[in-house]
Amino acid sequence: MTTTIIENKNSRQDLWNSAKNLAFPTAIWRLPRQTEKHFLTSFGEIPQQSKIDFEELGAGFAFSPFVNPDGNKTFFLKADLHYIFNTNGPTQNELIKEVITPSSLNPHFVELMNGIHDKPAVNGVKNVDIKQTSKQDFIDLVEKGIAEIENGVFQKVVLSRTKQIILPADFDIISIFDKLCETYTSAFVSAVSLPHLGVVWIGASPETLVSQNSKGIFRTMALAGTQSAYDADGNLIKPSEALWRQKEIEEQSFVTRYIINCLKKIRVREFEEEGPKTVIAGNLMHLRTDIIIDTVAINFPQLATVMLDLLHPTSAVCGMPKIPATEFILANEGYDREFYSGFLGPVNMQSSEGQAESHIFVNLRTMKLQENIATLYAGCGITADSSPEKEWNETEMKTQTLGKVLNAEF
Ligand SMILES: C=C(O[C@@H]1C=C(C(=O)O)C=C[C@H]1O)C(=O)O
Repeated sequence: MTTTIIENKNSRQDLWNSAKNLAFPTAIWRLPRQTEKHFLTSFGEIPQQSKIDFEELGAGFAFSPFVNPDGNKTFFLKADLHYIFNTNGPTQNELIKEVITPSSLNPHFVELMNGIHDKPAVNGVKNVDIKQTSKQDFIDLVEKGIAEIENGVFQKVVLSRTKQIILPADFDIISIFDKLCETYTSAFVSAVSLPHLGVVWIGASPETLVSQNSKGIFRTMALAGTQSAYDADGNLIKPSEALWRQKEIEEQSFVTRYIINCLKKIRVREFEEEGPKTVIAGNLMHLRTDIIIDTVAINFPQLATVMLDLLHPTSAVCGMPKIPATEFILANEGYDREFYSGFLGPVNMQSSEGQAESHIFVNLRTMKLQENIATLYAGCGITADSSPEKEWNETEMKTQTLGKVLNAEF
């Protein structure tokens, strides 16, 4: 590995605080099954908004809301500074690579480094109203969704809800991020700070939307169907022994079919399909089919760009067909999903081994932090066979993925 350990550097905490005080958009992340933790900051207060074109854009971090029909509402946090840490070493902040370090004359870099020992700006604790979806409202929403399926408006719709908690005064993003990394080794763990909106989004997503490695291997997945990963006695169920009902099998096959239809639109026939298999995501299990394509072999270097455009939002977070499902969500959920069920991830970013890769995930098992309130989001796929009470329980389990790490009363 071409890693260099750089001694006596500033901690991730210091960098995060300094960037926050300067209102620089910032992202930290850890890819599934990896140990490297990335830190990126973008100088200037408002990140650019543009369509994600993997071939045209340089290195950065993409962050898209759920509603983004033409793709140009995606924030792109340009990597003005990119450091890689490996926190498995003796100290918590082992910097292993400065991938992009601005010139020491760059005034923003000077500001960032000068602010490194400043305390984080404290948001005054405000009296905020808790606004979250009640159980009855969610049950009514699911019943309405099922009625529309029976009316033939759509076959599947993904309906979601929010849950809010008040954060403790000593709430610390880097510690929660590290805890999520430890607890969910196979998730994409990230925290994104958008100071111009006054928010930080933090989460542990189980779902790849598109990824492309340095050898041109493209991947996406159909992830759906949910059950607890634990049996009634609290023992972890072996994925190979999981039993699935027809409802979940059908719900997941809608997503696979949707992806394959997108590939058909662009006449890509050479793909590998693996699954569906049972995968563990934190406290839950899902059904997952992987789709893998060698873009070099089929001479389609722009596949990830084209597929990102076609896929989002997939029927794992929206529904089938897409347009009536989206209309139903927007008209009935009763709140703005904002970045929940949008997408996020590093674009053309190097690993410590020096290869540029892009990994975009669906923004799930996520929460928005604003002032001293955390808003958690969870949704579930509704089909003709859904039971509203079971769907409510499923969203409760999904919010526990983050809730467990927050030590909140759930
Ligand atoms: C919508 C969410 O998750 C999605 C919906 C699933 C389902 O309906 O079973 C499972 C995994 C995800 O694709 C969520 O976590 O909020």
